[in-house]
Amino acid sequence: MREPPTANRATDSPGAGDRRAAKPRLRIGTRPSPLARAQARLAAEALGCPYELVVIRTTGDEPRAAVTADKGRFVKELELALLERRIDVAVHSAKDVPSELPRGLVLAATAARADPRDVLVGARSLADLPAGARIGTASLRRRAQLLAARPDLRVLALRGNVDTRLSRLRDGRFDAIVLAAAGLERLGIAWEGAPIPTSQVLPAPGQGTLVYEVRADDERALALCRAACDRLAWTELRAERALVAALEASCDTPLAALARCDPDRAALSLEGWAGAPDGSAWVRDRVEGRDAEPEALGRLLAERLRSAGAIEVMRGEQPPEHAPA
Ligand SMILES: NCc1[nH]cc(CCC(=O)O)c1CC(=O)O
Repeated sequence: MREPPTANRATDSPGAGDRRAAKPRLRIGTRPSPLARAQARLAAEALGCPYELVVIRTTGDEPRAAVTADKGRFVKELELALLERRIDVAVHSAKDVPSELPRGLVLAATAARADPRDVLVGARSLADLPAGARIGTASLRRRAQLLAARPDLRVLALRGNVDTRLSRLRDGRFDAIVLAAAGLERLGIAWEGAPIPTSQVLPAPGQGTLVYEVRADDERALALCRAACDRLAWTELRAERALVAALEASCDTPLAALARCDPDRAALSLEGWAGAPDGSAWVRDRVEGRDAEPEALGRLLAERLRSAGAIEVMRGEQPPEHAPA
């Protein structure tokens, strides 16, 4: 479904309305949620070319279905639209994009990365929460790390759009909830709380990064995306995705990772956390290398985590090695 043309004109994309422009506008696909639309608009603006937003509605976006739908499903609907040539570019939150892409599609580039951290909304810090406090999140990765830091917390399921989640907190169903800083920032929502230090909760691989997916043979879309690519975010994403792929992890795996580029030193660091779903054990490690070889760094960290027992720990098979006192 197309957005009304007025919605797009308001963005004032360069060249829009230029009658000499021979090329049709780039069709950028997005899901209908407010966050997805805000992200698609941001990512589209960063491309700096005439575009139109094409909203792809899916059964997974029905309120009822959202409870059971996996994140991969939303990504797949946009990928189908790409393959069927209904859109030219799909904009995704990189953390929702699985390791394996359908044949014929590639990740072309990234927009600049927002704050990759998770934030605690409703409290100033994890230490500030009373014993047994109720924390809302549906993410296994967040749950595992919250329990690793504070085994007394009651981590309760919380799903839905960012707005829905915040209203559940206001309703008093939770003492605090965990959300991505990037989502709140992009929606421009005012919130009370604080970012959680990455030493306590490391983000999901790809968190805070928007990625452009295109057809592998679409030279025009590839060139436009690559020209707008943020090199730091792209390098960090490649390292984080290589780690996930090497550990054969998915969005249901309690695996966290954060790569950071230091362009002055041409250096890249990659930190990873793999834990038991109940937070009773975990493995954490950090490697550093050259920013020219992000995949090698991802594989190196995967090997080290694997040797330290990450696979068994993530399956909840190993007795606690680093159980919090
Ligand atoms: N799981 C849904 C999702 N996918 C991406 C973001 C946030 C934006 C981003 O990480 O780029 C969110 C919301 C959240 O986790 O709070």
